[in-house]
Amino acid sequence: MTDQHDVQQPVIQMKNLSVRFPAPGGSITAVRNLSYTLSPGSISGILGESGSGKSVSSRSLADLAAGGTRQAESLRYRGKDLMNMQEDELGRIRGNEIAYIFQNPRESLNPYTSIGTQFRQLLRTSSRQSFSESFRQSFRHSSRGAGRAEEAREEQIHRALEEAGLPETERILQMFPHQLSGGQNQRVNIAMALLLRADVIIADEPTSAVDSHLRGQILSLLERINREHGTTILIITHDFAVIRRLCSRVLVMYGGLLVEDGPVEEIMSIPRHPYTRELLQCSASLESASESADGGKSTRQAGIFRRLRSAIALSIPCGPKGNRTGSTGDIQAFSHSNQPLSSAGPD
Ligand SMILES: Nc1ncnc2c1ncn2[C@@H]1O[C@H](COP(=O)(O)OP(=O)(O)OP(=O)(O)O)[C@@H](O)[C@H]1O
Repeated sequence: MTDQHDVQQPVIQMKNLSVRFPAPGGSITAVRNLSYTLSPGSISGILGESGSGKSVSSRSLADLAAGGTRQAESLRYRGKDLMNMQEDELGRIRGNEIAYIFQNPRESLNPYTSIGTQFRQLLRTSSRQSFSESFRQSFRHSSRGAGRAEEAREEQIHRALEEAGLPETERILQMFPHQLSGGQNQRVNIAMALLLRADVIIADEPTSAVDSHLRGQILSLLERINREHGTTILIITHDFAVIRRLCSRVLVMYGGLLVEDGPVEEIMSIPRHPYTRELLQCSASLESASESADGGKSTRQAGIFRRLRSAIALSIPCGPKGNRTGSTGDIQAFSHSNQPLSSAGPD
């Protein structure tokens, strides 16, 4: 957690990350020259349409983009080089210090094991000096130490579930992932991040599998975790409303490129990239449109993104590279922090 770390040092530093996947006749570049930093205790968002590279770029932090090859000038977690790290050390960081909450929450849970067993395994395999370890140490020298440490671990699990909004802890622990709703599974994932006291939570579309009521609750929960534990949070979404509700900073991606980066308020009031402008206008019209309970919103959103693509194809300024804040291929990129978004052109 942040109290054990250098509070001045960025939590994540990414410089010119590119990710490629093999494709017939060569490869495709899913993420190109992406650069950003996350400061401790911040909530940032990556916004962009489906396929823009949001998930691949954030999974690549812990080398989780299966089948992809990552390249970066620099990729660091609290100063540690994530590009050249041994797999066992990366494995310790992944899921412990950097916790992922996936779009499909069942993706990260074992379908064949009860939730309780998964929590207990998580605590056993966690090598962090987390509060579970502190409990273990406090009971180490007592004759009834082992039993009491066990009790303490169980108590932590129950507390994490309660904190994540699942008060029926006994029942939840006996169930299997398929017996829980999407929202409950999402909360189980959040409880796991809480249990390990993750330093960074990367929440990939954390609300896409839940209804609008639960959506608000999950966003509030993430907000509370950030406030109470100082956890750095990166939210990945295609929904500007989520960004506006939670984040202080937003990175806008389009076609694997970062096109705009800055404080949410500033980007909302002075969007500089045509894609961001269109995105904001569409988001406003989406919100004003009535929403049917069955997810008509996503159909409208898909239509909006189609219109966006046509609008962008017509309106993207393609000036000489020297005039750009950061070169992102033929797309001009804008940083609201006067820092270059990326330093290299297309490959
Ligand atoms: N394993 C893979 N093999 C080949 N291409 C992949 C693979 N995983 C992702 N991609 C490609 O990388 C690109 C970026 O995908 P990514 O999942 O990051 O998009 P996204 O912005 O997160 O979209 P969504 O909101 O739909 O999750 C897409 O074109 C996708 O097809």
